[in-house]
Amino acid sequence: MTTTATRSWWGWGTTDQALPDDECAGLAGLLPGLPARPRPVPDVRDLVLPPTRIAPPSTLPVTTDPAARAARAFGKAYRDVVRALSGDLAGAPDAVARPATEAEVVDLLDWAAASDVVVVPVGGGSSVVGGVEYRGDRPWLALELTALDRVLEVDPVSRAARIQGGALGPVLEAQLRPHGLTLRHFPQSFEFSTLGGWLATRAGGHYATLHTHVDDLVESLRVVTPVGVNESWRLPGSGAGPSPDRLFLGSEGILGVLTEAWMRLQDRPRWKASASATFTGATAAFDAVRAIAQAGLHPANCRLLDPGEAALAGASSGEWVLVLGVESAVHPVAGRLAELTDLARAHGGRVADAPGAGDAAADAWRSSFLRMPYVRDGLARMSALVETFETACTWDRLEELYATVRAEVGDAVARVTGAPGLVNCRLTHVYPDGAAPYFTVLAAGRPGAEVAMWDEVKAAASEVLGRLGATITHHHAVGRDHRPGYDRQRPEPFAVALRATKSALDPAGVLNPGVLLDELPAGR
Ligand SMILES: Cc1cc2nc3c(=O)[nH]c(=O)nc-3n(C[C@H](O)[C@H](O)[C@H](O)COP(=O)(O)OP(=O)(O)OC[C@H]3O[C@@H](n4cnc5c(N)ncnc54)[C@H](O)[C@@H]3O)c2cc1C
Repeated sequence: MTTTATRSWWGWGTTDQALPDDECAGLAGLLPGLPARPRPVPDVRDLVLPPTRIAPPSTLPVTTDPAARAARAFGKAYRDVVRALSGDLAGAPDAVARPATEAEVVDLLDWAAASDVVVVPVGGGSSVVGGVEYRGDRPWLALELTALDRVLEVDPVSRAARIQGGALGPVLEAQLRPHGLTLRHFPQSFEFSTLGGWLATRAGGHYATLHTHVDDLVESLRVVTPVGVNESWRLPGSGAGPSPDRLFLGSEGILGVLTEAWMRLQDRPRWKASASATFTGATAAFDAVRAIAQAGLHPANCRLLDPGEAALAGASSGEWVLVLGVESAVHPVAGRLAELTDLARAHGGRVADAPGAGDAAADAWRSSFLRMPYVRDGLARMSALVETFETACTWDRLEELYATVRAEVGDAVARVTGAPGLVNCRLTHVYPDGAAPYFTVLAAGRPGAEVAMWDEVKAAASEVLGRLGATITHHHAVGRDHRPGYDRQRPEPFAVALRATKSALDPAGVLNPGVLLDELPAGR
């Protein structure tokens, strides 16, 4: 798929979609304390990059072009956007590689291991956890994989496809469409993230229930590790010992480069319907969603927005909003939607009069969901603190978690900024035994101090999640930024095994050091 739009080097998506200055300034009314005008976006051609420290052989597909290096300096978290806007490119990669074949990936890894050059695999570069930004002292190479973007084979009988790891969401879907098939994995970052990135981070996508993570769609994986290629068999299921695929799912570029995967596909849905319900309180809303998650009806969408989040999305004011969606390639879905709305009603929900395909609250939520990253960047230019964090816990602890996180993170925001901010929440994915709450923080920052201010708020958030036994991440991954929370969460024997695995597969320690594990000291 080709696009004429230019990718933003500092923010989300494409430059033509970024909020113009006047629209940014219009956001000042959202929060007291924001400046009247946005900070300018630096011209990348004016910025200074450190001299490159590597000289790879000319046979390798590597460039030291300044624009390519600048574009790979950061991921796409709020703190990345703010740092890019400040124009500090001191940590940019020494070079960017863009292999077009798996053989080139092998050659690049061999050269890097022999030359002690760190390699950071990059798909779309949409990491929000510092996953694509090396922070050590060694020279480093951003290994950009988006040229490996083909659907190589489709098996219509088993309904699966062999897809290269660098395919961006729209690129792989465009190749599946002529077969009447879809992967149907739609994270919010779908347009600008890749299959390999989804697998390496265990991304969460479209399905709010059942197949919540991309893991569930994987049949087999092909991974280039520094010691050889690891390819698992295509199987619908297997009880043969620990799963080799599970070792690489979520490995975040530290064990190898995911070059291909056989993915389970879906027929394109023919029937879809959506509805929404409102609730006056948290208890009723959580009870309704739990009943739905435990009923075996598997709605594709089951997003619960708290009153603050609903108001921001333009879906309601003052109430909780539950957005429900059902779909099927085989059966009409009106009956299933009716069962879902009956459950919502049975728990005190008020269902919009005529549920159906065009439900207004569902539509408002969907369009604001896709626009949000651009608005976030506009707010970042207005010195707002605007970021999200997500987690999961079991139902028995959910209401306490929701209240405690909002109270303690709200206190942290007030302490750090000197004024109250917003701490909103939605449930993005739900399970029979628990749910994944996703929090949004919005507050006025001080120009120049935003990253330090956000880091303090985030530390408070991570502390409360760990104390309450909720995961440091449900789908955003660990990267470098979640390391303290991840280290607290993972059992020590598992950490020992992961370190041993890393040493066995990446003996030179060149693959994405600092992610999931500490970088080993030089000369280890
Ligand atoms: C606005 C926005 C919305 C988002 N929405 C979602 C969402 O809905 N759900 C969700 O789960 N996440 C979301 N994310 C986070 C991010 O998009 C995901 O983590 C995504 O899976 C990353 O894919 P990517 O191709 O951009 O990977 P990158 O960001 O390039 O890399 C992420 C990690 O994977 C490794 N990696 C990448 N490709 C490979 C490969 N082929 N082999 C080995 N390692 C590799 C990298 O080294 C890095 O550690 C969002 C991010 C943003 C900025």
